[in-house]
Amino acid sequence: MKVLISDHIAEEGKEILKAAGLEVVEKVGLSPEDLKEAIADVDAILIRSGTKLTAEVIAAATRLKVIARAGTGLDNVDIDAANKRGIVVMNVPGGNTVSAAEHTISMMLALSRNIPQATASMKAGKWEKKKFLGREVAGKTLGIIGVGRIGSIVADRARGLKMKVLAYDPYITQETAEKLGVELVDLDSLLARSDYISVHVPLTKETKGFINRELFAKMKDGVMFINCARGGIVNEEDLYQALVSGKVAGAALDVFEVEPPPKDHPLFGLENFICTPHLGASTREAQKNVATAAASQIVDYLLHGVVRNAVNVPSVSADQLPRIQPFITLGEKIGALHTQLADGPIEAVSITYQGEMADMETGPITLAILKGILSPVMGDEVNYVNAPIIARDRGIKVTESKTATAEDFTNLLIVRVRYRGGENEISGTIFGKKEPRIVRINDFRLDAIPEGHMLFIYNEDRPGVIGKIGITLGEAGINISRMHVGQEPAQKSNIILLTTDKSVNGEVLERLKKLPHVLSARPLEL
Ligand SMILES: NC(=O)c1ccc[n+]([C@@H]2O[C@H](COP(=O)([O-])OP(=O)(O)OC[C@H]3O[C@@H](n4cnc5c(N)ncnc54)[C@H](O)[C@@H]3O)[C@@H](O)[C@H]2O)c1
Ligand SMILES: O=C(O)[C@H](O)COP(=O)(O)O
Repeated sequence: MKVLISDHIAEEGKEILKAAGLEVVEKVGLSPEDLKEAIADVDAILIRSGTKLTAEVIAAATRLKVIARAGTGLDNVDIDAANKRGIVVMNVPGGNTVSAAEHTISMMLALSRNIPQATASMKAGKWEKKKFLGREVAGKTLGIIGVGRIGSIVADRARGLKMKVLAYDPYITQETAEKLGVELVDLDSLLARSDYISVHVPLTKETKGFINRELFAKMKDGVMFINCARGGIVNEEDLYQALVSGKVAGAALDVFEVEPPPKDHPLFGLENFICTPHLGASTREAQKNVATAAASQIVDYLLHGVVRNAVNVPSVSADQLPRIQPFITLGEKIGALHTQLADGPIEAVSITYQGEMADMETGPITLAILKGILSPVMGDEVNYVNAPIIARDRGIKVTESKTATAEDFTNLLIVRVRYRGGENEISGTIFGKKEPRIVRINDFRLDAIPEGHMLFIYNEDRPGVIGKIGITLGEAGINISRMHVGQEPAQKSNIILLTTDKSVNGEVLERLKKLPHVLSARPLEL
């Protein structure tokens, strides 16, 4: 399998890919057209913020399975387009957090003490000691907008610098704020009370253009402003006006609406503006962290099907995976069984997790059931990422429930499917630690291993039927490796589930259907 690396990635990451036997193609700085060509025949792409994976680029990828971002922000990836194509999108949250937070603090101190301006002045042969009068941060108030991973570390480091820290983040609790030693306030209070304001929210539809003229007007006169999160969160034209008017005494940006920004960007003409070319994560340590993590995630997914840090499919933590993997397999088999037993298009799927399963991360199991349901019809086009989207688009209603008790089993997965014209319910369990078993199909109790070529027969409960079925298959050179018989005494009927060494169809199937007391015979592939 082939991995395209389209941004600068630390060597340690490349080594992991190569050691796993993957072919690595490195092409940095591609134009959109060249990127479309390069992505066409790769199985994975490893990127940073420099690669724009638009819907058009993603459409050009014929066998792409995973997009891995060696870093945090995914605003350069069209995740909806990836979802539709069934491509897993992963990032490495946390791998560059300390570096980004330290960069923010560096920007705040550099702004306060005019370090970039003083450096430029000295290099120009001047000694302007009087001009570069700075200010202390100790005792000042820092307002942090967005107190997630990076915002929290910025808060911690700022407190170490003896600053008072205010925080605005509608998604964190008072308890979290107290643990961080910050005062949780509303946005207007933060704007009015802060001497420094630093933004640490992601770029989303909601935060695009968030910091604008209206918000600058509410800030304290002479505030200093820092953005090491994402360009586009701040309206650069409004920032320019606020710097020119003196409302904002100084601003530091690590990120820009367009990267790289135009050489004649108006902000570059201002003395009280400092900047870096998106360097927040550019440290030796952070790059090693994100490159090795992203590369390992690619290897785990491509070679072992393990999904970690995906934003568009439920991930399974490494410690949970061995426990839930057998249920993922069971769920997919039950799903596939349902589609092959249904006599019309599937309209609704109701999943019940009983017993020990109720405590598990069941998200991936639900995906596996949907994938199993859709695969017999759609083949390889469906995977864990696009299965829920395809199900929704086909109008399949999915409901889930959990109960702690599980009838006669320690765990039981019950999947009820309504199709146009009827309903089926199939239950399965895991025996021992990893043996999937189908234990009920509608009212029939059985104990069947769901794998390989199978044959599902309804017959009247009369002597000799099983023998005739065996003879018919034997005459056709088909070997039966397993047989499970379930009974419904009230209706005097049986179901027989056979595992055979070859698939049963054509003439042999027709002969089976015509045997006395056989009501129906249907081949299944699991
Ligand atoms: N400059 C760099 O090189 C660099 C490096 C790493 C990350 N980043 C950027 O920093 C961003 C934050 O990273 P993180 O790891 O801290 O993310 P995170 O998800 O841990 O934290 C983001 C926080 O923002 C909050 N938030 C979201 N919308 C908000 C809103 N409208 N108002 C207030 N708060 C809001 C969330 O509740 C969350 O607590 C990333 O999305 C990325 O774009 C930049
Ligand atoms: O979101 C991130 O992780 C940072 O912005 C880092 O981006 P980079 O990997 O392009 O430096």
